[in-house]
Amino acid sequence: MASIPLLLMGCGGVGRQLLHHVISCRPLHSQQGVRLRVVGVCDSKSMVAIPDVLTSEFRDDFLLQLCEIKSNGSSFLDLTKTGECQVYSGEEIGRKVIDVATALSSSSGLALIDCSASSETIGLLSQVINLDGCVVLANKKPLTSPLEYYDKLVSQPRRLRHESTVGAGLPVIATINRMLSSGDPISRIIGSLSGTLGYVMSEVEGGRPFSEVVTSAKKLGFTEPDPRDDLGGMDVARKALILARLLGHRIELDSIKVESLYPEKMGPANIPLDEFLANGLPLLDEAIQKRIESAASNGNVLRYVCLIEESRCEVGLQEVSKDSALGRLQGSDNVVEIYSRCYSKQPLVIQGAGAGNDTTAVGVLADILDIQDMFLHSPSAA
Ligand SMILES: NC(=O)C1=CN([C@@H]2O[C@H](COP(=O)(O)OP(=O)(O)OC[C@H]3O[C@@H](n4cnc5c(N)ncnc54)[C@H](OP(=O)(O)O)[C@@H]3O)[C@@H](O)[C@H]2O)C=CC1
Ligand SMILES: N[C@@H](CC=O)C(=O)O
Repeated sequence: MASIPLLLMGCGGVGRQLLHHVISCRPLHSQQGVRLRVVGVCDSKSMVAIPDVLTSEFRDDFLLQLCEIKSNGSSFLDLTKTGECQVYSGEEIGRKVIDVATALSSSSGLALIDCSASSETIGLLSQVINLDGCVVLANKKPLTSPLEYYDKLVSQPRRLRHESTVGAGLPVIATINRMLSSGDPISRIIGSLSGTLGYVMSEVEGGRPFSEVVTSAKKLGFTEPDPRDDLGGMDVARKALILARLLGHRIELDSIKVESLYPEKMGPANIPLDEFLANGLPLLDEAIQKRIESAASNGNVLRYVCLIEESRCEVGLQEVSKDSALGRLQGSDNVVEIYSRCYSKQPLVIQGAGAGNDTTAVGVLADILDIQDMFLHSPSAA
């Protein structure tokens, strides 16, 4: 029996869906000889942890209560200190995560699950790996930090999984790792890697205004917490960087050519998110509509394309034929075409839903199960 102590960072759309999956898969996991023990959950301001991380875990009804608190827009700080949990805030959070990882390092080790969208978690993630723990990421930012930090994070590959950082639940990272480790060098990756932008392009083609579609994409859980990350191309650029680095390209985020769908004056440094959504987005409707109509007049469609090839790594809008793999995409689907020695004329193609809380959380859960061998010798697993 493998018993995996989980500490979840980020209890938003993906994090909550993950907790629901962990609970609903209990019978299945028990048949598979795995027990997922949630010992802590944190959001941006607070953390709840079980008093004795070595032997106990949160009850499922308490986990559901945590999900409800976050769905209602409240904070864990509102929880009174009960015997069930300890509540931490501010700088105490980082210290507590390390305390938990240290306490578990002499037994099973901790699995730290990053479902935040923060660039500030990288230090904790690396420390947990150094304490013989494992890390599972939906968050792309740690892997797109400067190479100096990235190298530390990926230094023990068996302790790191991040399938959901590219293509949500699609097996993109696993496929690339299998190809590379079996000596099939990859020469080119081209694809549509944004569920949000795929959905936006196909819905605007169908006649809906851009601003309305972006608002729907946010409600459907496709966008980043700030949809400007998607519309500005940075979310796709992060995915491109994660893939390029897997291929061995020693590049930084700012070396990727990125096309933004909104002007700098509407950026996070200049206007708050609420104002962008209410007043900025509608100002973009006409320009996007015109570009889509212009592509249609050539018999084409617009897709936000990611290309990685030799020293090239770029992301931006392209007119593509309606009949191509990219042009046929609908809704939030992603498609990734991988060219290698074995797939030189016809690429290996991976396609399917590329965004959404459910598919992303399933990808994270699959990663957690994939590291179960690291937890087999847990004394508490007897
Ligand atoms: N949605 C999707 O389709 C996909 C998402 N992802 C990635 O999954 C991650 C989560 O996305 P999503 O759930 O939609 O985002 P949400 O905005 O819904 O949730 C983010 C959560 O992270 C918390 N958080 C923020 N900063 C920190 C921090 N420093 N430490 C701990 N928690 C923190 C937030 O806290 P608070 O509640 O206090 O704000 C919130 O609970 C993102 O990185 C995203 O890129 C990856 C693939 C697909
Ligand atoms: N915001 C992202 C979510 C997955 O990474 C997207 O739209 O693809």
